[in-house]
Amino acid sequence: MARGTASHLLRIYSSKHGLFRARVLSFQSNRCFNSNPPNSPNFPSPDPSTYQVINKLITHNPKYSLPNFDNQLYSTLVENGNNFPNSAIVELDQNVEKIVLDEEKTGGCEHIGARDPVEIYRKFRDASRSEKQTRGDWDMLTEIFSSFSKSGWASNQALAVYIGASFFPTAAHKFRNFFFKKCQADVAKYLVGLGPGDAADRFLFPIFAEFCLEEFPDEIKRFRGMIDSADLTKPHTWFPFARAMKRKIIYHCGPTNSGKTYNALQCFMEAKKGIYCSPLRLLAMEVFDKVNALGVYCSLHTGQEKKHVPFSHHVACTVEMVSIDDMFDVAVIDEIQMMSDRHRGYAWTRALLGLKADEIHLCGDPSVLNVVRKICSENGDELYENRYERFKPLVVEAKTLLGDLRNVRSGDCVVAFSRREIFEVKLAIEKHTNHRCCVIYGALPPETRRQQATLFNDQDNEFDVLVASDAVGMGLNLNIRRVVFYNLSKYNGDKIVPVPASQVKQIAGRAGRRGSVYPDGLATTLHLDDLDYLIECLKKPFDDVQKIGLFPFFEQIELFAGQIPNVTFPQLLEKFGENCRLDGSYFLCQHEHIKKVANMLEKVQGLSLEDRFNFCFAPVNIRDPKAMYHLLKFASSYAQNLPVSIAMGMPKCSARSDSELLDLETKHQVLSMYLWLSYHFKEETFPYVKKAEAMATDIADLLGQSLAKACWKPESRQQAKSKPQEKKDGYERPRSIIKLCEKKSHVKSALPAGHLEKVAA
Ligand SMILES: Nc1ncnc2c1ncn2[C@@H]1O[C@H](COP(=O)(O)OP(=O)(O)OP(=O)(O)O)[C@@H](O)[C@H]1O
Ligand SMILES: [Mg+2]
Repeated sequence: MARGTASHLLRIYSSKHGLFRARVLSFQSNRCFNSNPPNSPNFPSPDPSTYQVINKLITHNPKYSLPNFDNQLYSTLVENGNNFPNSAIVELDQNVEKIVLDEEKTGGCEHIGARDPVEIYRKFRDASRSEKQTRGDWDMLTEIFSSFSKSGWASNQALAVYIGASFFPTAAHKFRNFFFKKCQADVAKYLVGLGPGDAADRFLFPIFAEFCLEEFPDEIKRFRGMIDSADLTKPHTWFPFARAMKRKIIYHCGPTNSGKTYNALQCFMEAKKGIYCSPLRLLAMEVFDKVNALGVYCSLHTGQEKKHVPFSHHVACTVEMVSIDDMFDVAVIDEIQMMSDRHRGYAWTRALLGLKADEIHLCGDPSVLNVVRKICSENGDELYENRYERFKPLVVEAKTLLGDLRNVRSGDCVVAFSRREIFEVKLAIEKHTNHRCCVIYGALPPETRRQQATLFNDQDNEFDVLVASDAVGMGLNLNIRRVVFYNLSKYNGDKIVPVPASQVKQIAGRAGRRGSVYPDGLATTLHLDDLDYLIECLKKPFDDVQKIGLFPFFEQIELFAGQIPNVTFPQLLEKFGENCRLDGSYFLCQHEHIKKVANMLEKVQGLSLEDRFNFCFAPVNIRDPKAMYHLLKFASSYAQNLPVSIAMGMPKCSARSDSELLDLETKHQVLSMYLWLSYHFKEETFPYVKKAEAMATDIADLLGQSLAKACWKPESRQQAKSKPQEKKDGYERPRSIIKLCEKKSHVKSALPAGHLEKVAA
């Protein structure tokens, strides 16, 4: 059934005779709209129950029969009318009865309710002035219109005739003035009988709709244009070429460390022309090195670097950089479950929908399998599912570290979820044991993370413990014997929350990798308090994801901008978010960081809409004022068409304190941002690429050297953060919030103390 049926229903409502028909349709369109989330003008795709209920109604009760019913609509009713639950009929009957009771209250003017609203409207319109009313009736009418203008139901219904929520109060006010100026006595009496509330709103609405169609054609056209331009429904149709291909999709489905990526890469290397899409620069670099080492020429393409290998027909890229213009024999999309990531999910969705490859290998856990099945059937792609099991079992060590980091052993990876904690743990371990620690966390450049991973993997040195953040969850091949969770809560940008089970599984699964020297993978916690939550997470089946991420292309934003001139770019993004329409399997990716950058760049004059859009995707830590300042400077120079320079001093030696280390991290991020911009904008405006690359390499080296000797107390970028209390013997971690927010009784019985339990992660 075509879109806009709700509006179609309203038109029927307002143009045909008959109380029951009108009420039934009103009731039904109301059902449709109320099923939408609040504040969302996602117009309902036609709800088959709309038709089913009317059809049931017709067959069950001849008094509701609709003899002159629209033919096309009627045939749809008949097609869909068989499986409608009786409860809805009862509900509908009750609704109609209530209307009949309301009619009785109207004191002899019930025929007004049965009149064609179009006819009522026209009579009002053509009247020269208002007919006389009593003072009491005027007061009551004033109340009725005040209630109508505040009615959420009416405001929602108005969307169907493209009266937006922001314009509705104005339209309702003008309608009130019109009504009072031209008021007809019988209609007024009928309304006064109904009183303010639902019945009056439902009576007034079709007259209001008719009024709006005549009075506000421009507003309606504008709002309709805006809604149509923010249409993100049916994203698979955005890639007609990929859709026209008969693609073979192979889903390598299984837990961590089960050989999914390995097998997909075998097919990639055997192909004549292949692309590997990675979730991280680090992993793209690793595949690039590995594949070239095996004699398959492969280029590298990430946001920050393009390494072209002569004669190569293969490319390893980050998923955001995937080319949907080129044709490939084989494509690999790694960590496909990231489609549901609330920030970056759109990149995986785009890769899957848009890649022009005969064969696409998806590697990931089973959480998005159902969504992938749906996409394949919509697209006409052939789907094959390959199941995997872990090479080595993952075992939970129930003893834990008993709250004491002195129980750390060689081959342990202690996982903490903030930079500050990572350095606290490193400091404590190195102070109280003979172990030396490597560190890996998100703010480190990929090169440094790799250098630290190599140092840890290498058996012939003293660095035998790894302290890492969740950045360790993906991509690196590490010789980890045991993953120890320092805690199981983390800051999510807003507040401290338990680490999601899927992430706990992913991180714990790093232990006992195939090829490592350890027979099993072990996972445990520092504190006994957290053990139950760890077990619960590992036991939990994978989520069945219902929705995956989507974000508009620039062209879609541009189209939308054409509909609402004179708004700033941040306002434009805000309005797009409010007005875009999405199918049930998709969500709009969160773009708070994009809005933050957009707000900052508002002061920069002379950037085109496209420039603003692109600048907003630059990799910048929005919580780091220094990095934000540099981005602002880069954008200002770019806007003035000046060569963008890197005004930054180069440190001479490795860091001697945490603030110097933080400075190195920021400097590397700024250089990385410069390189990213140089690949996304006119190259000639960024003439210092070579210099930036050299500086970035030097800083990554300095970072590696700094980490090797780091033995200072960590500082926080935001001084406001409270620090944990020091204990006499060195450290005390913050109390586990898992313990605080979990009702644990149901998991307590899951594992007797001292028991080693095998679980799949
Ligand atoms: N058939 C194989 N022969 C030799 N090594 C293998 C084989 N399969 C996998 N490996 C090795 O086992 C390790 C884990 O494999 P892989 O990275 O493919 O797992 P995965 O399922 O993709 O894990 P994750 O979900 O953590 O990415 C890798 O070091 C990989 O090289
Ligand atoms: Mg993998």
